[in-house]
Amino acid sequence: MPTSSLPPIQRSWARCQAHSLDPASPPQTGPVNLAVWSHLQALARSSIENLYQLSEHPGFAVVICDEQGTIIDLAGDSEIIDQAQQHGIGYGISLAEEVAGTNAVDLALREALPYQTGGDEHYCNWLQPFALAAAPIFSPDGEALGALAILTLAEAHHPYALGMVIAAAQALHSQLRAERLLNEANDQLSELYATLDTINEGLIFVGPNGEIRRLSRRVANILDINVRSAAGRPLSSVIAVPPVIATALHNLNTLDEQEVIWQTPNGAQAVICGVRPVWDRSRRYLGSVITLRPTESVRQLVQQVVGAQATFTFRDIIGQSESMRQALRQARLAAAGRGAVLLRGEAGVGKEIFAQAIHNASNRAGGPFVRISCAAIPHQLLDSELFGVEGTDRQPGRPGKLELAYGGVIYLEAIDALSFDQQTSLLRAIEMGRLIRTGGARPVSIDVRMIVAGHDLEQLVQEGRFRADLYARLSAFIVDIPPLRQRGNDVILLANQMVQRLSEQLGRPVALDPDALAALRAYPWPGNVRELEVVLERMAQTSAKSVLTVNDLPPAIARHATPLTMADSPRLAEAQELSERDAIVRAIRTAGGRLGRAAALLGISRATLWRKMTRYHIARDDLTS
Ligand SMILES: Nc1ncnc2c1ncn2[C@@H]1O[C@H](COP(=O)(O)OP(=O)(O)OP(=O)(O)O)[C@@H](O)[C@H]1O
Repeated sequence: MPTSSLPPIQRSWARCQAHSLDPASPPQTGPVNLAVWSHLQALARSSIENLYQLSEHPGFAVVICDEQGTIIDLAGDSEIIDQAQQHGIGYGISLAEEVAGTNAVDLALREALPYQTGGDEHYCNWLQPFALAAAPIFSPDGEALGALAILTLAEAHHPYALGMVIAAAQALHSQLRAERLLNEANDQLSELYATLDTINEGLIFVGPNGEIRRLSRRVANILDINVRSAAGRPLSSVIAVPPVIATALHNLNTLDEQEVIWQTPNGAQAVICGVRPVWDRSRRYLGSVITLRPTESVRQLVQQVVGAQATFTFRDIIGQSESMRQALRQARLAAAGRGAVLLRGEAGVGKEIFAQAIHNASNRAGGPFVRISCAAIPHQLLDSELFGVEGTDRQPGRPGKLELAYGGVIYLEAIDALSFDQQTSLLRAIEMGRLIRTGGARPVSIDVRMIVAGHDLEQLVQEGRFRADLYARLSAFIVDIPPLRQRGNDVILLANQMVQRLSEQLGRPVALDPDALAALRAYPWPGNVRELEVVLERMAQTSAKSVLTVNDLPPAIARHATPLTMADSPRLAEAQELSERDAIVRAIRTAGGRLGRAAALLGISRATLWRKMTRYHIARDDLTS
């Protein structure tokens, strides 16, 4: 019969014989893994003691072996222990089959099942006076960590021994699992607490009776309270709880994030707060979490999301005329200064682009750039837009643009649209560095530089419709931006830059022929740069031609077309040539060097293209290599 089909005890005997193990060989010591075992031993000790004390049948000892089968603990009936010792059985003795022959401990470890062996089932003589019932002890991962066994005299074999060791080994396994779970839960809790303390938001966990269960450290700075002494006390005894929060806690309601005023030892503080009740699986109320965020962190977030940033710099402002140079000089001076800036100029001259450039060149460049058009907002809403709204029990508070621009610049467009009352509030806010929100009484500090633009402010001051003291405050620096008709050839520079941008947007070359440029230059542009932008955009979109001519211009502008004459300024002719050269270069590049295609794109003959390339020294190879 093959040994594999034999029962486990006989298989073990067959192995011992195959290895010529001498049944008369004495007990031998084995290796003890103390480091790994020390923890289990402490746990097992209490199991052994329970096992022993619970038993009504003295006359046995409990043996614990490590995963190699070495005895690491032996306790119980002193008579049995004495007898065992007389046969050389004790701490450190190995019950591994290789040295101790067939026995229940080795079988339990080898087969991962409970076993009992007794008398002459044992292979070695020194074990034959005894009976063993053993069960493996499993780790939480299911590995055999060792074995638990009951040792009796062979003739006094205990009928319940196997059941007892199985139950005790299982209890040990459960204990190990519980310990693992507890350790994991503790680790997770430590991670959670560490996380709570590092996040920028403050958190208060309030229990069902209003007591503070947990406070993150951030709460200490936001509300100016002592975290240590607060824990466990009723929240209302530590700080006055604002009514909206108290109501949400009392009614076990959720409160969406909103601005709430807390009376802290440092005075009234506006904090963005939310409340969320927490329920367990059986819908039992465990308490509520209050979240607290300092208003400035929300301001920064709003700026990032809403993009309260200035993109233009002085380099983006096109203009070489003397009038523009003068405006740029004034603007640079303003950027270096600290007071408010008044931008004067007709509609569409580029006041906003100047405002952004000043902001970006100033020491507030890192702060927000917030724009508000006083004319575009209905009068009754302008107050709340500028100064914000104080929260009530029914309505959450909201900061205004003056608060949102903290640390940066506010660009107030059409400031002449402010009512007299609004002018007064604005003046007070500038002078005090603080404002009172609409419907509130609490001062909120502001730190903002004003750049303003308005229509005929001086005239309004004279008529008594604009406060002279406010005008004086707002005009620490004045920048006069000239109308486009006073900027000479800047029109051509701007037009060329704009058609280049349009070419990129449309993905095809767009250029203006010299006569069209001359007409643009001569037109008085009542709508200034914005009108120029709109006209060119419309032309490029409605005409498929690459070179736009006078015929493509709106009639009101085309009327100003006069062929170039000797009387034209040499700088104009130069600018027109530059523009033409530029258009040719772009067309050749777009056509990948094929001149027939480039000529078609430009709407001129191949021969004319050749002539112009020679005149402007354009080499095709330079463009396509
Ligand atoms: N010098 C310039 N260089 C380049 N682009 C300009 C220049 N001036 C104005 N623009 C462009 O013209 C358009 C109108 O400019 P902007 O909005 O700054 O004018 P504005 O004076 O503030 O107008 P409004 O008075 O109507 O508010 C914008 O698209 C701007 O980018």
